Amino acid sequence: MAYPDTRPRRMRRDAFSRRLMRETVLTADDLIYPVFVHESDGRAPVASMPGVERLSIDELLRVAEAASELRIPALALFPVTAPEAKSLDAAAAWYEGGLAQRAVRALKSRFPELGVITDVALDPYTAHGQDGLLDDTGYVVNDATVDALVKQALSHAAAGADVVAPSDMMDGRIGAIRLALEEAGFVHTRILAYAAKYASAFYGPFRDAVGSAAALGKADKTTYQMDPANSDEALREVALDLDEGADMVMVKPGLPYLDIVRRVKDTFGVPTFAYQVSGEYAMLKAAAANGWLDERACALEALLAFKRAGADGVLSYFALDAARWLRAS
Ligand SMILES: NCc1[nH]cc(CCC(=O)O)c1CC(=O)O
Ligand SMILES: [Mg+2]
Repeated sequence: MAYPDTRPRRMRRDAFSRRLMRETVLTADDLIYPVFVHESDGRAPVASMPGVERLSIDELLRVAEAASELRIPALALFPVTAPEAKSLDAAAAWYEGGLAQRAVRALKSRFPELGVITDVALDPYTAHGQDGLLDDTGYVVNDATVDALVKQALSHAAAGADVVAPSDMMDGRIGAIRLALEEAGFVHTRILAYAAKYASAFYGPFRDAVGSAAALGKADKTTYQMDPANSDEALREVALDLDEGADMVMVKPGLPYLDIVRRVKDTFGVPTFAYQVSGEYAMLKAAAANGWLDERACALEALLAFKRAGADGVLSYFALDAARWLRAS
């Protein structure tokens, strides 16, 4: 009879030794909860994201209270713009009395300790659903878009946002935003750069939630978001954003891109985040609704995998549930 030379199963035999050698821990500290805010009263469900609702500012405050109570460090705000407020120049993006700006003020006055992260990108505000301004050929122009993003980021900082998170993938916007923040005296405003954001089909349900899918139609974002085939390019993008003044970087989407998270963390060793995007959430929810997957076990496993891959935190629509599940376990 031949025996194994080594027996790795020995350490897996009992719960105590499994616990002792566990390398990665997921806690509520690792979670950022993305929330959709609308101008209407009350809550409205998002059909392709079961369990996710668009919230009025009053309802947002209720959710913020629950998140604080669960010790979730921060919310990421995504406003839903009414079609009539959208325009070619996206001017509603930096309006002082805009929905995002009002939501930030309401959150910071009620829950000063809860981090508030704002989305800096024009897609909720453009009539065509692109993240930038178009020239007459329909190309998303870079530098004029950056000028608009700077105004938007300043309006968020003025409203009290703790973190501005440019998700647009224009070149040079981190440097321009950092300079403008410094010049305006917002020296504490952190920048979370969506540094390696891919042109992904997994954003579909999000575009339904914010209403940019209809505006976008058949168009895509491949002239600014990255090709899912690329990995070295992600490192170049992250290097640029760090050089321009980002405090934190993000990889997006999440689970199909954990190789990128690992390379970014190993290469730069900076605060690195990943976004478990709407399509990843929808897949798990749909399978669970069919009784094909155990929602809680699979969601917690996926979130743990982000941490194992090197992420310091995860933006997840499961954040509230996950924090509750972690508390109960
Ligand atoms: N600036 C747009 C933006 N910000 C966050 C998401 C997607 C998030 C998700 O799918 O959960 C998108 C979609 C897009 O790029 O079209
Ligand atoms: Mg870039």
